[in-house]
Amino acid sequence: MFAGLDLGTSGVRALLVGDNGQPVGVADVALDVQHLHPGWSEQAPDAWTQAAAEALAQLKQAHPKEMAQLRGIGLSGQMHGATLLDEAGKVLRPCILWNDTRSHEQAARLDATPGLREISGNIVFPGFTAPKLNWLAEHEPETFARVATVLLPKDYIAYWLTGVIGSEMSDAAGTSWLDTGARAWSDDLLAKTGMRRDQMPESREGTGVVGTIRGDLAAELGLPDAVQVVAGGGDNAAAACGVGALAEGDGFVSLGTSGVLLAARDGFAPSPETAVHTFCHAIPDTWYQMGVILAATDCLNWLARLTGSKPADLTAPLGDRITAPGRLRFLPYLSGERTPHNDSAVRGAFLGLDIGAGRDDLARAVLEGVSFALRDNLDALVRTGANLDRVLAIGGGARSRYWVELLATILELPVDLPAQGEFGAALGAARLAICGVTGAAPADVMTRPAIAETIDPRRDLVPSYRDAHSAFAASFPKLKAMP
Ligand SMILES: Nc1ncnc2c1ncn2[C@@H]1O[C@H](COP(=O)(O)OP(=O)(O)O)[C@@H](O)[C@H]1O
Ligand SMILES: O=C(CO)[C@@H](O)[C@H](O)COP(=O)(O)O
Repeated sequence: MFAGLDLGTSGVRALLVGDNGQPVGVADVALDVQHLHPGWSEQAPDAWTQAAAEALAQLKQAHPKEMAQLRGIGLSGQMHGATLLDEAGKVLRPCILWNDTRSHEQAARLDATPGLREISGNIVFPGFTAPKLNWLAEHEPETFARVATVLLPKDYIAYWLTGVIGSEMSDAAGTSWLDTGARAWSDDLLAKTGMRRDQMPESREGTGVVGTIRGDLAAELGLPDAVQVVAGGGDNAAAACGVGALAEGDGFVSLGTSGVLLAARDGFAPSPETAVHTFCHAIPDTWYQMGVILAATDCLNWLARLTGSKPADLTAPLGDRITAPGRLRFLPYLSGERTPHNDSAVRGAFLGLDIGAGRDDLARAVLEGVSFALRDNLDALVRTGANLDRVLAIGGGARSRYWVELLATILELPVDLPAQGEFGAALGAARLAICGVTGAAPADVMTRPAIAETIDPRRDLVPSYRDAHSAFAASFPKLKAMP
């Protein structure tokens, strides 16, 4: 038995699988995000470990016999968050998350530093880890002076589980401190960003074993004391392992808090000018590229909060089949944007509101706006040379068939709904644990999932959605011009 623990932004998921990788049980525990100021986004690492403990406890309660045979836990998590430890291994402050844009000035400065993009293969986006440390040095110098180790969110879970400080390549690639092609911390990048090598955890491949579970924690959680913890991957790399996206031409679209369009690549071929991310995959000698939008289901959650409803209450009334685009336009830049705009200052908007606009019209415009932004990501990915002729849909938003048909029509690609798509990153983490503990080859374990349904673009509606996308794209410069 193996488990995958995925530390998402909206919650922790624990997935139990058999030695054959087949899901046995799942537990979800929700997490909150604190937004103390506009553009800020934080979570307390203690909330993560409490949620992880609760998720494992739920699995144990539902599957006691299977959990008694647990051999390994693999990890997956939201990327880029700066989780800061002092000399004694204590957390110094709440984690500054991936969608926090407070360090936009520091990011712009670093991004303009000669050589930085070339070594890391990426733009230094404000959500990445390095500029956050520069912000800390300027705004919280006493805390900065005490930073002994910088961990990524899921690496903090590994530290909690094992007491061992470590990271792995797929997450490390999102820090701006990694030589992404060489898969090693870069002394040059660390020097350029004012950090030291000793502040970086040892970084292994995603199938590497971090350590064995702490005896006291195993006793507290009622788990076998031989459970090994495997490094795992950043959530998108882990999700790629979960859906078998390992080779050129394989890709997925993820509708989570963020929206992601990912393509596995055979080699390291960065293209930072497109604002596409190029990161190490969670398996050795492999890379991937992705476009990232900062708010996908986050936009839906925002509307749900405003209207006193739940995301599913907003998507259900739209039904399963799309019609021609609505007249309302939504620009989904609630947290600024990464791909393709690299603009942390831009903000979202509804355009075309009239007195008759109701909740369903707003919800529909939100789904359309997020999908148009993902179309912009597809166009950027294609400019890097990635070639996708179909994609899998994963993440919580893919529960809405309407949204997936909308995406298929706007991306003009068939979209496959995997039978167990909602397990994406957690399944990938469990698969990385299987490889790490048993030595099995990733390609044998990380197979493509069974497809529950393929949703084709609605050819009859493609022209009208192309027009609506043009109107959406034409609105961006107007938004930028707003004070
Ligand atoms: N029926 C639904 N229709 C659309 N979105 C949904 C539905 N059910 C859940 N969601 C969205 O899925 C999100 C969770 O997706 P997930 O991929 O787990 O995100 P993350 O990894 O960022 O935590 C929820 O925040 C919610 O907005
Ligand atoms: O910043 C990125 C990737 O670069 C995000 O994809 C985060 O990794 C958070 O993911 P979700 O919580 O939306 O899964």
